[in-house]
Amino acid sequence: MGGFCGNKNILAPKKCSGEARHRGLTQNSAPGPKGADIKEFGDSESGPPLIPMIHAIEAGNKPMVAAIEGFALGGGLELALGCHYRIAHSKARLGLPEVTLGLLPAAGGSQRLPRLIGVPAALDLIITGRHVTAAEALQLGIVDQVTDHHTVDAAVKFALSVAGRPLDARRISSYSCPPVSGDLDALFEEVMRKVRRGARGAIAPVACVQAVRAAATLPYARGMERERELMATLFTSGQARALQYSFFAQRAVSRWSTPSGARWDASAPKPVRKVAVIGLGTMGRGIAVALAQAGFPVVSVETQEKQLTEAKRAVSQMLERGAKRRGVAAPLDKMSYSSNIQAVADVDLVIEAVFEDMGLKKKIFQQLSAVCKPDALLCTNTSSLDVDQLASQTRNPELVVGMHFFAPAHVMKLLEVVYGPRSSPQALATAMQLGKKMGKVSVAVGNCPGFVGNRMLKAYVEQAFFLLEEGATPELVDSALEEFGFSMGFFKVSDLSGLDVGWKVRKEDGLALPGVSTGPSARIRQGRRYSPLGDLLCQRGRFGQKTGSGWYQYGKPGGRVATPDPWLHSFLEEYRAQHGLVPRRIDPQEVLERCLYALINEGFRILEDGIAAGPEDIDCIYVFGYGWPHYRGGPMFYAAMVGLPKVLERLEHYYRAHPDVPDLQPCSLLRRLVASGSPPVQKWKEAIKKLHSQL
Ligand SMILES: CCC/C=C/C(=O)SCCNC(=O)CCNC(=O)[C@H](O)C(C)(C)COP(=O)([O-])OP(=O)([O-])OC[C@H]1O[C@@H](n2cnc3c(N)ncnc32)[C@H](O)[C@@H]1OP(=O)([O-])[O-]
Repeated sequence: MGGFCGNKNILAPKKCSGEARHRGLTQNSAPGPKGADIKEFGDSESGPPLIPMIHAIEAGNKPMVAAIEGFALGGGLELALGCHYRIAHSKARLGLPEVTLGLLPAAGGSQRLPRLIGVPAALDLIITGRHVTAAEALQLGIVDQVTDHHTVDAAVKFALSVAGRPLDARRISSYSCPPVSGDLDALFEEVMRKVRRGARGAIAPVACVQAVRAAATLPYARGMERERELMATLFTSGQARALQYSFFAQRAVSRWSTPSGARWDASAPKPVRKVAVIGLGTMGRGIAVALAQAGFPVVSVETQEKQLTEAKRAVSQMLERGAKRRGVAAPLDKMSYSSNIQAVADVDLVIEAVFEDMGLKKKIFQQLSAVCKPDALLCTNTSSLDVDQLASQTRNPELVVGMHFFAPAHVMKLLEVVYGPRSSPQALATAMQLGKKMGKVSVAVGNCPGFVGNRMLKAYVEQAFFLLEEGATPELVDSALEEFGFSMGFFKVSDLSGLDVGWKVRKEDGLALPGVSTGPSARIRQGRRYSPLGDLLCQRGRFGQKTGSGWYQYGKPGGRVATPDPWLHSFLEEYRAQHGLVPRRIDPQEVLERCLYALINEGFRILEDGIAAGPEDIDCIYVFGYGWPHYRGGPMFYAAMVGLPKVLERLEHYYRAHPDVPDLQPCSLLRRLVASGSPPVQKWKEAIKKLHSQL
């Protein structure tokens, strides 16, 4: 973005002393077009103090025209709002994304934007942080003109054309907010209610509403004071640090590397022009939709005719709904269907998404290997099965990788790309790039049972069951997790996805055994503590929402509203009595420590094993695939915020109390990091490398 005044003087930011600045609160440094340098938020900043500069621009007697090309985000847009006119190139993007970094637009953005475009439109932009196109900015009244030509030339021409006109009516800080239809207080109360509900503990969206309310109800100078006070609280909050960490973590995971030395910058992806999806159950349908929406021609294969007919209808509906939401044409022409696997003969990449059964998947990989082009990439959407075993069914095992999507696959942002010991760097690079084109946060992970996400989840789920045995209720566990920031606690999620899913896996793993409901062996499997509670509910046909009851009751099969179930409470009492378990009072803190620290401990094991390249990979997986509250950064960042010595001490404490639960035994990487002074999370990768080289 460039700024121009009537006599063509270009704004040249000057350096100012560090003391003159106030850590980005009253006098922020000069922003670039993408806004402030996010890296500088934690360090010393450079550049001139922003707020006085914007005030000086606005108060100036020469018309100042902002020429906006590329991005005008955050401080960049705030600077433009201080100008008297704004001209944008048609390809420009504008926005106040501070909320996504745990902040608010504190260089006057929260005060000027509502004065310029009205309270409802400003609330929408500031609370969501979304970027708008130049066309939308023009429609909203943020810019005065959009050009397809040279923006700077257009701005200079414009500045000359308005030179000499009075500027009083162009100084946004002197405006009052345009009146809203209806009662202003009622509007803010309604917005605040919605924002608090959606924010689930995030403080920045709430502060954004408060700042806009100040713009609507206070004179500009007092509004600016309020903006500064609110920003001061946000700026030093752990939430802002977590969200800023997450911004860089998302970008770091695209620079993948593997323990064998393969790297993102040394592995060129293969071109992918046409893709196939095998199996049109829930996952296959979502994957096909996501591919078509990303512009890929998709051949979908489903051998069961009835399922194929249903899937065709469902996929078309999903594509049409998505297109309506985005205001584009539904890409129905990208889809073709077949009940014959021969239809995939000419595709460049296949994603197998059939039922989670190793025998069936092996058969399909044998068929694919025979039918597909020899250089086609064969991918599996398995959530935990051994990718290498599937690779061994094919002619070219180096072309096999996992692409583990999360349900619903066209909505969820996460993709785990699983490389086996034989996957080639090119295969990995191709799957990572495809994920990116599909708008996913793709994370490369090694091959082990459950990969990263589900492997860690196992430790968390186990603790939730044990807590019930020891005296907790599903309501107590869920409310502690929801208070932490998850949208749903474990037991509600389990009811939603179906208890039978985990039951099937436990049966396959030899854990859920029929007829072992009493006696000492009932709660020990494979030499460690085991809770059969989930199996017992499944044996009674309580699969969750779909059967009308699970850990909660739902009134009828398919019901959605969870209510506590007295039957379940008596069942738990009987179960404890039967097994000689004396219930005790469990507080929410113990729920969090047991569930989250067990999960984090497994995260450290995963880092130790080299299954994830760094803490950023694990954190992105949890934030984008498992509902970990974004403003808490992810489990590994959270562990660093809590303090590694504290996490270690609590795990030691719980392991002493439960020596039959190996997940609670602190892993050696955690001990070593604590022993080496608990380096910040950004330094763990180096520390891990050093530890590995010492072993
Ligand atoms: C001053 C007063 C207070 C003001 C506050 C604000 O302005 S708050 C508002 C603050 N501003 C924002 O919130 C905007 C944040 N930025 C974005 O949303 C996107 O970058 C984009 C939409 C501008 C471009 O998307 P794209 O897909 O084309 O590109 P990409 O995303 O891959 O980025 C390319 C490289 O640039 C890096 N980098 C980018 N921005 C920043 C930054 N601000 N800082 C530092 N670095 C930044 C990024 O890490 C990456 O580096 P890598 O990994 O290659 O080493």
